[in-house]
Amino acid sequence: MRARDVNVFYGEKQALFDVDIDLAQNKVTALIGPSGCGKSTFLRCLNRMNDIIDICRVTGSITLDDRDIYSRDIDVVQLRARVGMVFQKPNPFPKSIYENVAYGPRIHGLASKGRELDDVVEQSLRRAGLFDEVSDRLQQPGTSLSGGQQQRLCIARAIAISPEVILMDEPCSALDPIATAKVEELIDELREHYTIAIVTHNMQQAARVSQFTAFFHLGELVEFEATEQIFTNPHDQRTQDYITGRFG
Ligand SMILES: Nc1ncnc2c1ncn2[C@@H]1O[C@H](COP(=O)(O)OP(=O)(O)OP(=O)(O)O)[C@@H](O)[C@H]1O
Repeated sequence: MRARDVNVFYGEKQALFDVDIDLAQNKVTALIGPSGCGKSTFLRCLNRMNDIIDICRVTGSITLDDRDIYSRDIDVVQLRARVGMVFQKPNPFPKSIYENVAYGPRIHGLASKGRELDDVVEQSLRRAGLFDEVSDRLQQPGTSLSGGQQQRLCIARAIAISPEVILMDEPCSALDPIATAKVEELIDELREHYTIAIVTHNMQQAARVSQFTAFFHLGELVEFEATEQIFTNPHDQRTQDYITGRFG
């Protein structure tokens, strides 16, 4: 995915200024920066989640496989299937574990019923590292799982509709350290199949899971580099100050 000259406004207020980022295929890109710098705003531009905020306006270009995702002929439902999202707080549907994963493939016509659907559900749960923990209780409510399991269920739900890109907005911030470690491990495995962008407040997490890091400050993309470079030898003083904990 490629973003060029992206500006975002909430009413009169500009939240992002001329952002250029390429999300490298099968890599994890971390979006970091102090609170309010525009990380989530940028993430939400990538699958047009900002469309649902009335006062929000996006300019510039964002392309997926060279097609502008803001062009008139783009079907937003299809776009969000190709660019899936996992939120900060695990948000399973109030349905069974099975149904949480089966719902997407069914409405998108990827698998309708029976064995075919069972296979998609199993494979998605396996990829999300959850199958072995839930295989004997697929008909129990998704909400009966622990927080970490619920987040992996939400990841399985995103995977089930075969996205190309997965956006994650602070996916571990509601989880304990053990559940966080599991999700981080999972993110590393998932990049074999998907391109991933993750917003995180946790710099150690960015360093652990990502190959590229974008540092935002006051709506500006200050620095976008290989993660190792950002954390060992940043070019910009603001990046240096942030990663050494001087602000943020
Ligand atoms: N729905 C909205 N309406 C108006 N302003 C908004 C809205 N969402 C975000 N903003 C503003 O846009 C700016 C960027 O916010 P955003 O949530 O993208 O930052 P962030 O870096 O993700 O912050 P945090 O780390 O605290 O989640 C902030 O000034 C915020 O107040």
